[in-house]
Amino acid sequence: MTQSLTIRRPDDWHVHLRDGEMLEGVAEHTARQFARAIVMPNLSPPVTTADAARAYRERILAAVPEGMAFEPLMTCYLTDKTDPADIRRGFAEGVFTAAKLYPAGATTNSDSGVTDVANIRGVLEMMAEIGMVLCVHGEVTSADIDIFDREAVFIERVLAPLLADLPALKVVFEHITTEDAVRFVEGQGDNVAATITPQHLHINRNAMLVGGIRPHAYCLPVAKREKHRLALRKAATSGNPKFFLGTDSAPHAREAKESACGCAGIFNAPYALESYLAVFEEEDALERFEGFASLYGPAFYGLPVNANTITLEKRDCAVPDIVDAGEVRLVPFHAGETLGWTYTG
Ligand SMILES: NC(=O)N[C@@H](CC(=O)O)C(=O)O
Ligand SMILES: [Zn+2]
Ligand SMILES: [Zn+2]
Repeated sequence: MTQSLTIRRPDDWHVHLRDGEMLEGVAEHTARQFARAIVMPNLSPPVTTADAARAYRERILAAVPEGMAFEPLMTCYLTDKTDPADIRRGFAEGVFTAAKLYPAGATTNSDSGVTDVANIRGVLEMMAEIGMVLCVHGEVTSADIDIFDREAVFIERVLAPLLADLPALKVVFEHITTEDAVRFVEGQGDNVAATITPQHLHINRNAMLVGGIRPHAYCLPVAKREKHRLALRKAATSGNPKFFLGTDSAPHAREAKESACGCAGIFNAPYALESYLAVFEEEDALERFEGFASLYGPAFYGLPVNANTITLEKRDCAVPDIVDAGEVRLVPFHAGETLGWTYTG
């Protein structure tokens, strides 16, 4: 029986680090487990320019505890008015690693997002030309589309036509939640990949709704039926390099989640690797964990893999009920549970 697992240091290809006091509190959790992370730009106001991204990167680095090596990879929040020249320059200068498409109104702080991809056609064309990755929150927002169908309809109405129009565009279909998304990504060329969160590998929609309404299991895209969870587990553990790690750790204060209109987002950063590894063990795929966590993401982004390694040991890891981020109290994913592996650094 395997007692420990040593792999190249992983990266997180989708995380929310927030700003201010929350940033001060959560940065260490991501920096402890990951060498690099694609940092989401959905602050309020959003990070829409290279100058704003540079300043945000400095605030992140200042929030990482002394002695922890961590490289934030910045993203540009696309709006209907994004200036292609600013992104091109930001990418050339190494400020932006990727740009992020939030359909307006789809999720937390997406009000300034894109109302129609036709409005950013010029930006996307330029990105295809320079090989810059587009990260996509893939849900339509029309009121007539059921929330459980919003990802599948996005593929049909937005993503498939977009890739037919710009076949060279590099796209990460983020935090996928459906079998439809798995099939779609499998059927595309090497320029299309997907990230998968720990929560969508662990829970289906029952976790949110059975035996009481559970706001800490609520994130967007919302967890779907069991058959979708099973398709995601298969994809993540398959060894297909199109699927890689992106936690979508999205902290919201406990009161903001436990509310009549609770925020979407699951804070999974403190035990992200333990959470993913539980799935790989259950799927009898421990030997494929390194590819998913540490190799396929860098390969897709055209970045080197990390030189050093980390180790997880097979021993109990008790997840606390609460994680404090300064004055802000956060309920972590798996709160109160015991996971079977422990990250030892
Ligand atoms: N995933 C979430 O439920 N929430 C994210 C936004 C996002 O990634 O869609 C957040 O910023 O809170
Ligand atoms: Zn999202
Ligand atoms: Zn996210």
